[in-house]
Amino acid sequence: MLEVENLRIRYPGRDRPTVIEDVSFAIAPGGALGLVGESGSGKSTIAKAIVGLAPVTGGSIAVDGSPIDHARARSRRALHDRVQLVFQDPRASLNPRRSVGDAVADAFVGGATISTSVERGRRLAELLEQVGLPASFAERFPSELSGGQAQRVAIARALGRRPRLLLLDEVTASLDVSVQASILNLLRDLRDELGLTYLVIAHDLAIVRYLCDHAMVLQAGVVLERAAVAELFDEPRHPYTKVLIDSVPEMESPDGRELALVTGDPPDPAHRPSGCVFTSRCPIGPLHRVGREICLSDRPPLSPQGDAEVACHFPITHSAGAREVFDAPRTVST
Ligand SMILES: Nc1ncnc2c1ncn2[C@@H]1O[C@H](COP(=O)(O)OP(=O)(O)OP(=O)(O)O)[C@@H](O)[C@H]1O
Repeated sequence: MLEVENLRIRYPGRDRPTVIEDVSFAIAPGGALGLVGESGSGKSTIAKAIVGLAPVTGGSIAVDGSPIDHARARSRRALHDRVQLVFQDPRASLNPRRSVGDAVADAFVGGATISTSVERGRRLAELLEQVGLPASFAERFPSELSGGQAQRVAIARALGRRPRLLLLDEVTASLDVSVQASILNLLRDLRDELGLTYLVIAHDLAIVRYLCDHAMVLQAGVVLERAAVAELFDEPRHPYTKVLIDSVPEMESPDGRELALVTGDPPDPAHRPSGCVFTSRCPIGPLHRVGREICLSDRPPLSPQGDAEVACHFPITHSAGAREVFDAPRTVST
């Protein structure tokens, strides 16, 4: 459904760094890929580039087998019929003066199958029902909606043109925890019912674990690991993935050990090191082990490791011996 190859992104402006460096991934139809990584790692930039809101300076994006060229109107139209982006703040995407009904209908009128007001009303009711809202909500205005209801309306809008791929950027981050669960359930049901494909951006790894079948770990615009979700969470191979997972308080560490936090800042994309981007904070790299200077000098390529792919010169192999390696002094942990 989505194929991204060797994507490179640099925002316009003098001396701006390359924020996404050679990122490739694909999502099969009906699949769900989670993008994880700290703030600034480039997750939102990738989603924005897919819909033409961030400049693609290298590489290619194809949706449903068709290469996307944002400069061509026909390509843009085809893209908007197939791909929709849902943001964190649903109210920001709703005009306070437009009713819910008008806001949702705006998203689909003009589409090929809607020509009469009866069809408009029918489709509107169908969309509201799909997101779990009564038809009477069409009369409401954004100020009369709770955060969760507003996000349901934003999702209904996104579904208006029957897209096949949704880009979900922190869609529950602004909601109360109890409401988050209901939105996640809704998204999972919609994926099953409508056969949707998801690209999910979430700080909260539990969300990725719940919604996605695969996950990709980014740091400073570089992919460090990519694997099936169960594999990534149970047997992280990149030390950064391992530290990220251990730093989630509500998520049990795979081996039940004490939780660690990743401290210090990721590298600024303007000063990305020539070696591994995680070296300065790595608990198993050259700061702790002699003979690992290659981490400083050579960027490890993303390479197959079992069923996963990992960009690390010394990946965790999940044999007993390798676990001991990771248990080396952990000065980056608190
Ligand atoms: N419009 C922009 N113009 C210039 N630089 C930008 C712009 N948007 C993002 N950046 C830069 O691109 C890099 C990646 O940012 P991005 O927002 O994609 O990261 P992220 O992983 O989604 O972070 P967060 O989780 O905080 O949203 C950062 O260095 C950021 O400063």
